[in-house]
Amino acid sequence: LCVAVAKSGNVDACKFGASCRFTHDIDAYLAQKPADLEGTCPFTVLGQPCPYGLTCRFSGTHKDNHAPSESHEINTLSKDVQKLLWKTKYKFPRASEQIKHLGLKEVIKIKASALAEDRSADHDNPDVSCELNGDEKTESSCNTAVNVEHDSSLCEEMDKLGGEPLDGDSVARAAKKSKIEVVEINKGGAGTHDTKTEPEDPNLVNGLEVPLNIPSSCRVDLVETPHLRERKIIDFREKLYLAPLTTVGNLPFRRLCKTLGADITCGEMAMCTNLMQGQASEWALLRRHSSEDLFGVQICGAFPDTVARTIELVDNECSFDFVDINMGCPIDLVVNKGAGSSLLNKPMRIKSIVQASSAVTKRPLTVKVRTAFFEGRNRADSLVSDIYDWGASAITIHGRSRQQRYSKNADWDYINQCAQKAPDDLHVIGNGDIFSFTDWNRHVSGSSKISTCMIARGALVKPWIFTEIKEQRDWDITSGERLNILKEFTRFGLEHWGSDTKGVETTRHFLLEWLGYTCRYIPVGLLDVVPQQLNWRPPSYCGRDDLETLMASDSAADWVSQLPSSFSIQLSDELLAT
Ligand SMILES: Cc1cc2nc3c(=O)[nH]c(=O)nc-3n(C[C@H](O)[C@H](O)[C@H](O)COP(=O)(O)O)c2cc1C
Repeated sequence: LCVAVAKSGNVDACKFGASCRFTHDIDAYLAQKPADLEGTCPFTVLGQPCPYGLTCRFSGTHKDNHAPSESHEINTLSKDVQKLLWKTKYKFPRASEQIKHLGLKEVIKIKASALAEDRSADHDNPDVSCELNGDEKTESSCNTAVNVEHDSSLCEEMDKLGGEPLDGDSVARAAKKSKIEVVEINKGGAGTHDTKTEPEDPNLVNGLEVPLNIPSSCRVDLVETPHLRERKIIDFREKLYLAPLTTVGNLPFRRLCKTLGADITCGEMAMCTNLMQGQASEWALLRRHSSEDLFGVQICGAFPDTVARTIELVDNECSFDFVDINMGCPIDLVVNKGAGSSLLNKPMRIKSIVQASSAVTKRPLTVKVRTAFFEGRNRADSLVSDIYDWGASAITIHGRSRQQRYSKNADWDYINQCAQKAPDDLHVIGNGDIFSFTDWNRHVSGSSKISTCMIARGALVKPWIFTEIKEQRDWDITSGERLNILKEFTRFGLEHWGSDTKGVETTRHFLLEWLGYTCRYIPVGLLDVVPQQLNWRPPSYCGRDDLETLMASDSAADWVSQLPSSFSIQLSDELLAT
């Protein structure tokens, strides 16, 4: 059904009239539409008109007399900006000047899409000439930046990473699916993407008005790095930080964690090259809900200019409180292209990236690393003393190496050693295996040098960990209370992904992804030893009621069976099979 007709219920609402590609036949549409799902439309609950109108799977609960709706989500990519990016006409004056200032060379995109459906992402492209400047020449390999399409491959890799090392096959599968884009070092030195020389309106950047959040000083003094004291400061100390989590750390999940006590949230990792191409799916990762009052965006890239340009872009177009560069991502698809944790082998590249990036924004820049790339060759300690001078406000250290993935416990002794070496003004954020308020107390309250901890899988398995830390207790949560949390997620999901058939399916999909973590929770009341540890894998057990038993199952069929009568999420066999 045509969206305009669906939304208004009026067959004349579509401005394309008879040339519209979608049907305007409301009766025919309703005749084949499945019955409404049980429950109330999430927009009706909010007292708003439902944007999905007749296509909403809860349309029977719509009311006519709603106040105009107002979206609580921001950071959408405007069509104008997307067009500029598609045409590579978007300008990056601050990044370009800074790259020039640092004596680095710019990487310019060459024809992308024609390349490589059949080319494995795991091999460098021999056709690409790489000319490296002083810093980079010492590196053993010539890296090309990769355009990892966000949709499935990266998410799949990340999902599998949720505790388990990846096997070669899975990487190859994912690599095959992703498109590769190759970049070439620009031999001509610095310059902007746009080669046009026509005179420009000084009040317009990229043909658009200069956003208010860009200080006017940026227009005149492009190369001057804002002194760290001039930056907005974020006090990370003792704030509960929900880690960036690809796929599962989606906006509805982060919203849920906010209701349960999280202070800081961060978007899912977005690849620089995809953002720079204006890929809508990648930009969706930058969305922010109004409840996310201390919010960071996380990006990942291999080269100083790619990262600096991306930061200039998101700085211009998005609302966020800090930007985090992921230098700890372990997945092959990212590492093989010189980004993520492979940067840990290239300290001079880290320096260039941080220096170039921090100069293009006045918002705090943070960096997330692992202890090292290779097991036994820790590197993070050598970064902490310098990274503040290069322009970072905080460093998050995940206490494992890339090689180690999730095997063995996070090395908190080493995280503490790093924190000891950090200058006073650098916030050190520890990360790894926090699963109870006692873990938190031991690592945060027990150290004057660690500002806070980031919580990842702990929040996925029991998002009420934030409440536990704030209230300093082990919460023996009932199955009914847990079900209410799932219901809340579902409501947020339908609001975010939509209450029409597609939105319901997407909500179901992400709910199932998440239930793959929640089933690992062992109720406090059943434990002989409290608290539970993240790496415990208990044998099958019976809960204190049927719902608790179903929630503990590792079978998706059991997760589903707990749901239909309670809140109408009936999963199709097809989805279950996936
Ligand atoms: C499913 C999943 C997705 C992740 N996605 C990201 C990501 O997008 N960016 C990032 O920096 N780290 C990501 N991580 C790593 C976590 O942020 C965190 O560093 C790691 O899980 C260790 O913390 P934990 O022991 O509390 O889980 C991800 C981890 C998992 C399990």
